[in-house]
Amino acid sequence: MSTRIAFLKGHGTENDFVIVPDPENLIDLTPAAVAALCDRRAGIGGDGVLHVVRSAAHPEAAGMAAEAEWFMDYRNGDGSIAEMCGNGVRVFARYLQHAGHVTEGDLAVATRGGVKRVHIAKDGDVTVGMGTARLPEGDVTVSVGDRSWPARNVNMGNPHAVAFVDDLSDAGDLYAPPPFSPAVAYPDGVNVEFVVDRGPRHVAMRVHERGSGETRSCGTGACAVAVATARRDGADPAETGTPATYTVDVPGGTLVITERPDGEIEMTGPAVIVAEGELDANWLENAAR
Ligand SMILES: N[C@@H](CCC[C@H](N)C(=O)O)C(=O)O
Repeated sequence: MSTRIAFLKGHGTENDFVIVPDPENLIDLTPAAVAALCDRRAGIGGDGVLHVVRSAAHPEAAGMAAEAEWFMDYRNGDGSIAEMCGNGVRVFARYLQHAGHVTEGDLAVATRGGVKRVHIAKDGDVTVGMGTARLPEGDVTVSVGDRSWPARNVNMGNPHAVAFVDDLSDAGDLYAPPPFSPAVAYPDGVNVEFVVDRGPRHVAMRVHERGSGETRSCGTGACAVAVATARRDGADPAETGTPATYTVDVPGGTLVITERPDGEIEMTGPAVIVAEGELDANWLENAAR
């Protein structure tokens, strides 16, 4: 009889993940295995995988083990590795609570983007300290079909191009990554957000994620959008000394983003575990090749 491997399924504003608990880092999650898990027809289905490993057991996280017991080894749906996943951290924290590793309140999670501080609130929402945004200078353009828009280059640990459009349908079907220029702006590819205004400090977005396609939410993307919108509105908390809070609607729900005068960005939203089960280890092993 084949061995079984535990998995869970969770989402944050419908950015959905296959969660693979593997405290001692024993599972060889090749890019092919990740892509098979995320396949919505032949696998479990998800925008990405949250591989849950003790920091001390992972070579990329051992240096953070004193600060954060658990490492979020995040992978995009195509098997590629990304520096950071904002919704992923919130769902990761919800999993740790669900599994009894932590209780509500404050915790630290190790990620490739450094240690992130998370707060699991009594009301169920999860807040993550996302660090600061970098806004590299230089013009960027993104295109869909024969239309192009200027975009703001925002780095949240991972790269984003934020384009303000008249209507979210301008982004079309987003089956393919929107082309961008200049090529040097994003040597490793980019996540592209299309944004419209909804009201004062309230916007809505769609996103095409590098390595996952169009998703129903992107946490780092929502933070990039909040910062790009604040700068467009002339709001820079570092200059005004006042925090700027933006509500960002995504197709899968709503995220609330606050940028503080010290540049730190906090994101709050729901994080849900929806199922748990077992995988056939032989299936995963075959998929991994
Ligand atoms: N959905 C994530 C972002 C995941 C990584 C991204 N696709 C990339 O390659 O940078 C989020 O919630 O931030």
